[in-house]
Amino acid sequence: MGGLGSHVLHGPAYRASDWTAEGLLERKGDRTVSVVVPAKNEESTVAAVVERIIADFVRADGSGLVDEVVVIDSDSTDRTADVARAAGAQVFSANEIRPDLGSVPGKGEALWKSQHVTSGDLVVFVDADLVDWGTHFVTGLLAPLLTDDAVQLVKAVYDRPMIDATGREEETGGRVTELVARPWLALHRPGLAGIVQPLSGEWAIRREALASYAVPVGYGVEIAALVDTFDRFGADGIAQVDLGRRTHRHHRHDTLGLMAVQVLAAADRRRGGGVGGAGGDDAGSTVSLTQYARGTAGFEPRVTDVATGERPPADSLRMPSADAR
Ligand SMILES: O=c1ccn([C@@H]2O[C@H](COP(=O)(O)OP(=O)(O)O)[C@@H](O)[C@H]2O)c(=O)[nH]1
Ligand SMILES: O=C(O)[C@@H](COP(=O)(O)O)O[C@H]1O[C@H](CO)[C@@H](O)[C@H](O)[C@H]1O
Repeated sequence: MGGLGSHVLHGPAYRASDWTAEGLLERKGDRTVSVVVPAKNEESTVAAVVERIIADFVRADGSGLVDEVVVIDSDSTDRTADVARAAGAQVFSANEIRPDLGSVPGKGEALWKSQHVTSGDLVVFVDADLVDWGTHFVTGLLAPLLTDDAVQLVKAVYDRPMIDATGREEETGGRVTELVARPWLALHRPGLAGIVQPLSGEWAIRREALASYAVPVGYGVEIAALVDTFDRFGADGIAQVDLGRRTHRHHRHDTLGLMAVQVLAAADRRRGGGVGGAGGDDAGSTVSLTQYARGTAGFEPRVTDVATGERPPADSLRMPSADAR
């Protein structure tokens, strides 16, 4: 089965049930696999994510499907790091990785820095706030990369219902997907109309491809990787796998406004093509977003400086003489 090119309008070309871990192990050969879990204040869910993946796929003698599970902690103020470490993950604080390059807040910063403390030829990203999910997410995401050399990036596809405070399923999730990412793709990359979940936080990629991309420091990391892969490798470089259903912790709408700025900023840098965004390291760039809430004196502005910068391709950086860890 091919990547998106052979299934542009038919959604995911792969299903999680297509391959078992044992079957993929036979295809793995000498390739290595890193699972990276970005986490910010996820003490209530990160342990289950880490423990289940380690239990199913990591073996002490290194013969398992997954070679390392790494949590990148983004300045959590709860016990995320301790809980993740107790669950068996290697845990790194994002701001302690490559301190020579400084540190900025953001999910993309965490994923970019993970490249400096992991070694897998294939990298699987899994959010730390997952609630309804399964370890078939890992096998499903790895299968296209282990069985089709043309595939560079694998995107998860799933039902993603919004669960309200009472546990009732409301409308489907993916609010920034539906209101920002999909419209932008329709306008500027119609060839990606077949991507069902362009912003899915569960994805897998060949290290070599990721290391060649500039990486937005915030929530633009997913749209950037998708567009950069499409621009460089075409539709056949992208595969989608149906993982069934996923629920996670949801942000309030106003917080998603910040995410929307970051998704748009990353996409707009790529509007005219040119893989890897603008290049260079402007990680500290920000844009002011003004939102409003009614106060005692009427509607009061609330201004947030949103990080819209990008890190340069990891393979463009000289490693310091000392260990980067
Ligand atoms: O600065 C950040 C922001 C988010 N995250 C993690 O990235 C994943 C996705 O973020 P979030 O849940 O906020 O996004 P959503 O899935 O709600 O769009 C989660 O595991 C977060 O803990 C992170 O590591 N650093
Ligand atoms: O898809 C989306 O619209 C956002 C928000 O999802 P919800 O509206 O909270 O279900 O969530 C995704 O987008 C982020 C930006 O790419 C990713 O980092 C998240 O992992 C992903 O869940």
